[in-house]
Amino acid sequence: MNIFVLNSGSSSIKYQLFRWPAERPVCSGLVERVGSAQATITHQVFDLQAPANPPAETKLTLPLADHEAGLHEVVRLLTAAPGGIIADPADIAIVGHRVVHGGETYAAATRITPAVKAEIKRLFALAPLHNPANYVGIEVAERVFAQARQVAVFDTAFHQTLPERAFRYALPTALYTEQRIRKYGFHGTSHQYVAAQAAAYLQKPDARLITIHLGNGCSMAAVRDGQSLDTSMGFSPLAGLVMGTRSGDIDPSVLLYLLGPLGYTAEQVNTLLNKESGMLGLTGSNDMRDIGAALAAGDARAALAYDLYAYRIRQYIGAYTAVLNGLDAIVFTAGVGENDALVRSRVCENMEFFGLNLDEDKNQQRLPGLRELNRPESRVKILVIPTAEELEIARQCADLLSR
Ligand SMILES: Nc1ncnc2c1ncn2[C@@H]1O[C@H](COP(=O)(O)OP(=O)(O)O)[C@@H](O)[C@H]1O
Ligand SMILES: CC(=O)OP(=O)(O)O
Ligand SMILES: [Mg+2]
Repeated sequence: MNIFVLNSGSSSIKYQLFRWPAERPVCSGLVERVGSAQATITHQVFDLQAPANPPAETKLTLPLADHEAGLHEVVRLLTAAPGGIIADPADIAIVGHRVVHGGETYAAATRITPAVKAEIKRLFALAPLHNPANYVGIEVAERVFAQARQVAVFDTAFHQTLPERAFRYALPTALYTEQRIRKYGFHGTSHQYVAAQAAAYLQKPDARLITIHLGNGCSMAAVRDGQSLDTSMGFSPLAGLVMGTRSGDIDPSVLLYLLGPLGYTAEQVNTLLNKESGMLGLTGSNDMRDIGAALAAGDARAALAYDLYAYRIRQYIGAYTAVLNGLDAIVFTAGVGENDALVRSRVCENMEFFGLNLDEDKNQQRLPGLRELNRPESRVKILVIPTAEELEIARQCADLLSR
């Protein structure tokens, strides 16, 4: 059986095709700059006979008007000979969709029905960068893979175990009971996956873990017994850490000041906080590779941005060690967490009190897979675990449909 996993972002589409039940990734790809005349598709096909071989890569630059055009191009790549890996779109049995916001309705993977789609749509305002793109991905996949079963796996689902003291805001009760204003938390599929990997590695199912997902969006979770107890994103994916283009935590009075005396519209504030802030606002770039290069060249804005980015993470490590009443390991994951040694180094600096003792030589090594970066005497393990959101989504889809 083939499971196709789709992660549609605002301007990108990530996808992966798995042979099941072998859990074999057959191909994966990334469509970038959807909506432009210079969109790119990077399509990789893995060598199933010799998985250690590098994948065969196809790179295309082409105009792609929208997500539908992008997906049609992906299907063409999947079916094109030679190297075509399915004969027909009907060879896909399940399409698993990453959906960022599932509100309080979904605590697990869910078969997509018209009612589920309506709920995803209702939540557009709460995840404006993500849910609209996820929705388009579903609509297109329903047309392109008409025979497949469509399943949604929500970023919010894993955090539905948060206790009420962690998910409620100190606002009048009716705003929760009637408007469902609360902390939801995101990146759940990633936190769940790396936490399970870490617990298995430590051989400690009840491990107390802080998982640190640093991609474009960034979030942390306090996990014990495989359950999320708290997380840094909130009502929307805007809260918590400093991110690529999002501010993270901010005093809400700043918004009032922008809206009042400074004359911003609500839409302008939304754009400012979601798309123009974070590392982009501090440095002019949201890509850590550029910011790292600027820092190496002596750029003061880049130095401050790194400082602020790591400082916020350290604050949350302190907070979540208290939530967990102890700590077995911290786990770095996603694009920045897996690749940026300087970020990891800054995060672990001056954290002896919390039991973190980083081995800088191990930190600088670029190796694949799960890695332990602490010195032997470190009370707390420092792990890098590559996230595998697509694999986790495929597993949850297969699990749901086998029941
Ligand atoms: N080698 C690297 N060094 C530092 N940062 C990196 C490296 N590779 C990728 N990144 C960072 O990872 C980010 C993307 O992470 P990713 O987890 O793919 O994010 P998302 O899924 O949110 O798009 C990029 O913005 C880039 O800053
Ligand atoms: C929820 C979220 O922020 O996702 P991403 O990091 O993919 O933008
Ligand atoms: Mg991501």
